[in-house]
Amino acid sequence: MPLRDSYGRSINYLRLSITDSCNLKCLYCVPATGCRKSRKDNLLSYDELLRLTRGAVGIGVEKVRVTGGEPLCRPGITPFLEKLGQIEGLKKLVLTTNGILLEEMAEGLKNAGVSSLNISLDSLRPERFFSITRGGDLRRVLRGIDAAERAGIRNIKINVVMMRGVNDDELFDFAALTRDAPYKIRFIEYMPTLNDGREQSLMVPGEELLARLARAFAVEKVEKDTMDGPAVYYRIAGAQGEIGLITPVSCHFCHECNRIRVTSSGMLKTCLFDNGVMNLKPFLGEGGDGELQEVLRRMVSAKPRQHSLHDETVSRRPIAMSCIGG
Ligand SMILES: Nc1nc2c(ncn2[C@@H]2O[C@H](COP(=O)(O)OP(=O)(O)OP(=O)(O)O)[C@@H](O)[C@H]2O)c(=O)[nH]1
Ligand SMILES: C[S@@+](CC[C@H](N)C(=O)[O-])C[C@H]1O[C@@H](n2cnc3c(N)ncnc32)[C@H](O)[C@@H]1O
Ligand code: SF4
Ligand code: SF4
Repeated sequence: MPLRDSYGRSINYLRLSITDSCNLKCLYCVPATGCRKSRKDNLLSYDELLRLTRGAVGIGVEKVRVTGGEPLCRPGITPFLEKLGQIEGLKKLVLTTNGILLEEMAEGLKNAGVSSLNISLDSLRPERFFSITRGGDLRRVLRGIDAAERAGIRNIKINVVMMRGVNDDELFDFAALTRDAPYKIRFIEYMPTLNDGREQSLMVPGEELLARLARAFAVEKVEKDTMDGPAVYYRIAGAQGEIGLITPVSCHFCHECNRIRVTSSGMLKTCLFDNGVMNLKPFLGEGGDGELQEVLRRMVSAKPRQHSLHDETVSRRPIAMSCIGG
């Protein structure tokens, strides 16, 4: 029986953050001062993460995205993914990464059963990449993408947070990558998660990006799968790859939301912008799945209809996406 919320949305997608640590400090994700990390003993153990996923799959989750912080930084991730991939009923196991450690880890990930990777890459220019990530080396990410392809990971999506005056002049350079390679390049609207007042100037609406692309190329819309995330896909005529637009700010995709999140310390979030609705850690002991599944069902049925980003009467605390997993 599908897991449904009170608005009739089917919840089949779990985003599992396995760490809140990261080897980069992207300027849209974490404050310049960095953020407080959970104590190691506060992280869900791999056994707890497996129990959680088994329970969720047992009541209707079909897709799990492992994220972070930077998931590849957590020691032991490859054998963990292998076990995760063997959970009966789980149809899709996918990963979001910044790609810094991919060169050395791609083959292991492929062998562990990861068939698809979402890789964050906000600039194709080394100095700019360095400054957006506060210290990252673009060459490592590019070598990581090559290694993933060589390892046989076919479905590679590149996430680009588009920021006006920062990297939006690279729109065509990114789009051009789809011509000769089967990448999906996804442009994401900058979300005001840090609450630092910069969103008005930095956010580039997806609609504007599409209009700019359509002036330069013939673009056509592409159908998507029911387990997909919120991107809407387009293809430049004759191109191998696709261009995706993820528009969390300008255009609500909440009416088709299919996901829940669990932070690395076990907090269940039924919306990216809620403060966490339940600590699941107490339900992840050795016993059966019954209690956990009951809690998940109850919390999902109370999932909010949409985020409150456009409601100025709602005050929001700044959140570092690295603590949630995006
Ligand atoms: N507001 C909002 N933004 C989301 C949500 N899911 C994903 N995003 C945005 O999309 C970005 C990319 O997400 P990914 O981790 O690549 O996952 P996805 O888009 O669900 O990926 P696919 O499964 O490949 O379709 C996130 O970092 C967010 O910026 C969501 O539920 N709400
Ligand atoms: C939090 S990261 C975690 C996984 C991994 N470290 C990475 O960067 O891919 C997941 C996604 O969140 C996105 N993200 C973080 N902060 C964001 C913001 N303020 N607005 C839009 N997307 C954001 C990143 O671009 C990335 O694609
Ligand atoms: S977006 Fe990913 S790589 Fe960048 S700081 Fe956040 S967690 Fe780290
Ligand atoms: S903002 Fe909340 S309700 Fe809307 S798509 Fe994201 S998680 Fe779902």
